[in-house]
This record gives sequence, structure tokens and C-alpha cells, in this order.
Amino acid sequence: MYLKQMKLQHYRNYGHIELEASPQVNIFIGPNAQGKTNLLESIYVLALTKSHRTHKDKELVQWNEERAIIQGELERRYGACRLDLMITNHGKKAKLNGLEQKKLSNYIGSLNVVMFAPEDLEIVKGSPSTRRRFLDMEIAQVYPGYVHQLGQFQKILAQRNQYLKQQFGKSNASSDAMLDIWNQQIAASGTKIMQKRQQFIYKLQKWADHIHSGITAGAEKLDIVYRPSFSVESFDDESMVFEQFMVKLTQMKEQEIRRGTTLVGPHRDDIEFFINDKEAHTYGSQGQQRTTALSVKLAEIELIHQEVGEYPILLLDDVLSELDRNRQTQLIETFQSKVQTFITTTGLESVNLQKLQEAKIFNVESGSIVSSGFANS
Ligand SMILES: Nc1ncnc2c1ncn2[C@@H]1O[C@H](COP(=O)(O)OP(=O)(O)OP(=O)(O)O)[C@@H](O)[C@H]1O
Repeated sequence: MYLKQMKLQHYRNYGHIELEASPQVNIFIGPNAQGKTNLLESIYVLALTKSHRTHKDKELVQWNEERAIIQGELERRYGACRLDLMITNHGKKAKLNGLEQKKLSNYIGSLNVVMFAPEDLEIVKGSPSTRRRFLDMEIAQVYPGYVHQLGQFQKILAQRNQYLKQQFGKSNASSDAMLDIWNQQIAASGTKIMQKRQQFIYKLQKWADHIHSGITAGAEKLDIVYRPSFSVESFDDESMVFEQFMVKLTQMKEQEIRRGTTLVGPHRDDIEFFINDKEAHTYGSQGQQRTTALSVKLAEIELIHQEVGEYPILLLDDVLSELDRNRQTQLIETFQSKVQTFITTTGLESVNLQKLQEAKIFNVESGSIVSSGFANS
């Protein structure tokens, strides 16, 4: 798939812009704080309806404006597809080929993107919540129903937490029966999320290990391990996972009531990365952690291709300058000719242009974008 055209209205520092992208490589050049990241972010938001760098949609709307609009004309294997996303302070509206989609889960997945940004190192080094967010965004692109399931889970979790807070100091049979109903609901919903995450990580791990081994010339083996909040013998059987979830909730009952919060479930999941069987977060060098993040991102490209049948769009936000020649070459060879790529940079000297076939160059300055032709054409 590739993005042919896009328009932005009142998106961050852009008043109104339109651009026609090359199906291959597009490079956005400009000094700091001109809007390069904002542009890549808008493509990410067009795909996932959420930003990779903020939870607050309000920040995406240009200051003193009511709404931001992102439009994209996409070419997919099965034909053209038009995406319209409107963001206001009160919510979002998404249209697919002109038709409004009441459920965002029907919209997400129409455009697949993989973003590679300096903060990706946080997937390895950061907190479990960063890794859960990463997982959720990626799974949402591949399994359309996931966003809905996650929303359901979060609703149940909030209600159950509220119920637990009310139970502090009480002890009677009716509250036990009520808690059992909440337990059934959270275990049923949480089991589905956990199974999806386990399946996703299992597939991602295969690709990531293969790629990581390539980048390190066979010196390093990468393992990605799913760490749910309680131990699960096997994810194959949904009813078994559900039963184990219920048992754990029963064990944790006193503690949960004392603390007024749910201590078991996918909201407490984590992922661990191992390089040659050593935990990368604790023992990995900065370089190994970077390579791990790169391998994971490249693995996502292959995984989306495998699951969706088309390559996603790759967004590289100021990352080429941080990669050594070997890793830059690995990255360029991965996307060259098969993946539409958007690159931002402050200068072309950090881009290994000899490795690129043809690239469309855009200059970005204070919220305006001007195409200045092609490199290597
Ligand atoms: N909601 C908004 N409305 C208007 N301007 C905004 C909004 N949000 C951010 N900006 C402006 O956008 C600019 C930052 O743009 P961006 O993050 O895309 O920079 P960049 O070109 O990627 O720079 P760098 O190379 O430093 O990463 C800043 O000047 C900031 O003030």
C-alpha cells in the first residue's frame, strides 16, 4: 500500500497543506521545530486515530482552532481508498471512502504504518506501560476487533476498580456474589486480550530474531517473552486461561479490596527482551538495545506483510543519523523498492543516499512544505 496524496488542515503548526508523495522514498528536510515530526505524526494518526507521542488529541489541533482534518488518498492492492479523519476537542470522526465509521475499529487497519522514532529505545528501556502501549497500537493494526476488545476491557476494569474501592471494610455474602460477577467479566474480557498479545509476540519474536541475527552477523540471538501478570501454562485453550485468571483473582481478593484496585490482568502485562539469554533492559549495552528496537521495528514490517498481505508505510523520524552504517544499510535494504517510506532529517548528509534508488525531496519550513524534486533520479 502507499499514500498518494495527503492534506492537512489546522494540524499542529500546519494551517493548510497538500502534498503528493512518491510511492517509494520521501525525504522531508528542514531545521528543528519546523513541522517534520508533526507531518509523520499526522500520517500515524491518520492510520491509528491516535498519536505516538501524546494521549491528548487536543494537542493535535492547531492553537486557537476548533478542529484538525487529515485526509489521505491511499493505493491498496484491491484499489484506491480514501481516509478522512477529523479531530476536535470533543472527539474524532473517521470516514472510509466518504462513509462515516461509527466504530473506530472498522476504520483502523485501512492504512498500516510502522513508525521508527528516537524514542523507540523506550520499548526496551522504558516502563511496562510504554511496552503495553506499543503492543496495543501494533496489534490494533493487524487484528481489527482488538480495539473494541481493549475498550471493553478498560470499561470493565474501571467499573471493577470502583466496586473494589466501595468494598473496603465491608464483608458480606452479597458483595462476594457481586465480586464474582465482576471477576467473571474481567477474566473473560482479559483472557481475549492476553491471547491476542501472546499470539502477536510469538509471531513478532520469530521475525525479530531472524532480523537481529542478520544485523549482528549471527552473533546475537534475540528472544521476546510475554510476561502476563500471572503465570499461564498454555494460551492455546481460552477456557484454561480463563480458569487460571479466576483462580488468581480469588487468591488476590483480600489484597485487591485493601488497595481498591485490580492487581491481575492485561493492564499489568509486560514484555521482556533477551539477547543471548541475558535480559536486555538490565544487561544490554546502549548499542544492543538500539539494535533490539530496530529489529523489532523491522519485524513489524514483515509481520504486517504476513498478516495483511501488503507492506505497511514506514515512517522514519530523524533516526538515520543515529544508526551506524551497517544498521542504516540493513534498514534501507529492508524498505528499498517494496515499502513506501517517509524520512525526516535536518540534512541530507546523514542519509546514505547512494543506497537509495530514487527519493522525492521536500523542504519543510514553519509549517509549509515545498517539493524540490528528486534525488538519484
Ligand atoms: N497544536 C499546535 N499548534 C501549533 N503549533 C504547534 C502545535 N503543536 C506543536 N506546534 C509547533 O510545532 C513545532 C514543532 O514541530 P515538529 O515537532 O514537527 O518539529 P521538527 O521539524 O520535527 O523538529 P526537530 O528536528 O527538532 O524534531 C514547534 O514549533 C511547535 O511549537
